[in-house]
Amino acid sequence: MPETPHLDAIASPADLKGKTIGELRIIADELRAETIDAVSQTGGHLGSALGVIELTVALHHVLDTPQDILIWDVGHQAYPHKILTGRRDRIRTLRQGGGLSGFTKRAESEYDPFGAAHASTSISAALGFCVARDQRGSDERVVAVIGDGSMSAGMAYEAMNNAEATNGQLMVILNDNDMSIAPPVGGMSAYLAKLVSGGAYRSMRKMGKAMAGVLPQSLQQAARKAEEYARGMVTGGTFFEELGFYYVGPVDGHDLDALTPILRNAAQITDRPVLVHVVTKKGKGYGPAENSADKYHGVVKFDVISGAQQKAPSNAPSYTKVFGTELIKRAERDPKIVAITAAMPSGTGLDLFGQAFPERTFDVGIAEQHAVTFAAGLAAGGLKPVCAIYSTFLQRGYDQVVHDVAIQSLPVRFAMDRAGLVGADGATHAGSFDIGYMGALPGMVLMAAADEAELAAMIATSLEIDDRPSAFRYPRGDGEGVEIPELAAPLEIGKGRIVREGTSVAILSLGTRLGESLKAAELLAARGVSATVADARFAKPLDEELILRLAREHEALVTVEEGAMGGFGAFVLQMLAARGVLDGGLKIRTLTLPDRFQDQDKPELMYATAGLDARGIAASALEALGVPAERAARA
Ligand SMILES: Cc1ncc(C[n+]2csc(CCOP(=O)(O)OP(=O)(O)O)c2C)c(N)n1
Ligand SMILES: CC(=O)[C@@H](O)[C@H](O)COP(=O)(O)O
Ligand SMILES: [Mg+2]
Repeated sequence: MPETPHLDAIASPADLKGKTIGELRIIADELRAETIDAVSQTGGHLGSALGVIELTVALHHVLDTPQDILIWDVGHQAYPHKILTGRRDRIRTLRQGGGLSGFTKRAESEYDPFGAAHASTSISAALGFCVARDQRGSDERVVAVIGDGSMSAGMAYEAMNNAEATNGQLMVILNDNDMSIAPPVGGMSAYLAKLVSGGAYRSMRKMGKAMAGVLPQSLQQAARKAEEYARGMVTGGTFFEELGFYYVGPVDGHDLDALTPILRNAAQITDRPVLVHVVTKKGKGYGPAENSADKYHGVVKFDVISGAQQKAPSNAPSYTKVFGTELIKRAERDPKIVAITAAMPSGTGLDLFGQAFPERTFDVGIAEQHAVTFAAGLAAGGLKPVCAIYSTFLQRGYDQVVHDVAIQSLPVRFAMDRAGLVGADGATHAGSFDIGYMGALPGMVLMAAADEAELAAMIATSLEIDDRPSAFRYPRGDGEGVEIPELAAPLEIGKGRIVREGTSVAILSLGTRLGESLKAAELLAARGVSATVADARFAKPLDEELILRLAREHEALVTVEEGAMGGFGAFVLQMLAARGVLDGGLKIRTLTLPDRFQDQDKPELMYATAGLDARGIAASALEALGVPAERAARA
């Protein structure tokens, strides 16, 4: 552990008050060392945190949190904020089961007034706090910190467009490190780069001092002078000014000398919202992070001296990699295939596709809504779009899926990565709901891969469906180690398969719980219960013939899925009810994720808690068959 005598004396942000800039600088250095050491033990979002060390110190020096409201967009950069706000003793539990969340979280601390993890919500939330404050007649300051990558999403602009809703103070800090997870894309990113290259940034030290003197005490005068300041010192910023913001910057976000007075003065502006454009370096102060292409955006445990990450050995490619490589194979044969990602090229495996087909790959930035409608346009224009979005982020594009894709029956293919539980990122990132929300749509073909070979087949299937939308889901992490054919054949739409024949109970699995279902069958066999195991493959259309057969030939039917209630099991129940099968006394259990948000932990532990591991599945089967509870619990 690093030696941090100055940081050790900071029990809460109040202890930063009255510190000199020199002292703050030392505290910032120790905070950086502490953050690196903690994340080296837990893994997590390091690069973003390192980039905001000085900004975090300056904000907590200037503001009076928690009375003042400080909202971090995404929240993945908030580890130093956590260290300064009373959570240092638990910082080495970050992202672990029972530990601190990797994001800001209301339930965790009064210093986290608004939780996050999905991008671009901070300005909207901050504006809400402002209006509530205005109505109360109180005077706390409200600050949102949003990254340049997160400034690509519509929500940020919707919020800025609405900022006139407050007639009091609102400060937006645009933390511009010229990075998203990947290099940022699009016109706004280019515009910010132009502002930064404008030159005034170099004289920020002087500017900070000048600004400190510019603003007089009375708020009215402060506003007038601030306007003079903003006009005099900016290198551009007119876009934000047109939206009604004072633009201040660009400011060197690592220079506490400049940053601190600017933030102090900007926080006094009350007649209009102010946007402070802060320029930082992702990964700042840690060589391995600064020098890596991804700036250590997200890391597993690593060695602090060398920066070497302790990647777990694996016997199988990740589902993500299988998706990327299979899509390349298909695209080599079909020039109409194009791929879309919303700021997640490496996360979705489309970085590989982009290397192979740069002209056919579209990173639209954090803009899932646009990604979906853009894909709909591509499909309407005659191309074959594959829209690769994590299950959790596709939630943001749901109206576009309904209105722009499904109602028009456009053949957009949705590759839904990170389906099911994701582990350390917790509830915000769990892909829990897509089976329900996609399966509810008329015409949708919805598949879930049980292994990587099936994923390859589902990609092939999806690319053949050209009269309606289709979607396939697959989890985070490595495949099952099965062989993938050179060119997988498409599946028959709406057809599942029996994997193991039995007689008493049928376990009908959708997705990668198939392995646990087979293990459950073994556990049941050891108890003298014969189980059939089937792989549903399709949540829509259902394989009615298969399901009716399972229902007819077994005493009990157990459905298993890596998703929330209202998904596959509900579809099966509804179909069986409509066919009158439930009138006959079939014993049926639908196993889903629990009806609560599960905090981060190892996925397998989370599935076990949900009763979706082999023991849980077997126990449910025994319970359905009427085996007494205490005997079933020991299955
Ligand atoms: C809606 C949504 N889409 C995608 C993501 C995944 N994601 C998390 S952080 C990030 C990059 C954000 O870039 P920026 O705001 O500039 O912050 P930085 O990482 O550079 O500190 C992305 C794409 C997300 N959290 N939310
Ligand atoms: C903060 C965020 O949303 C992403 O960085 C996310 O944590 C990535 O998750 P994966 O590691 O599953 O790609
Ligand atoms: Mg950024």
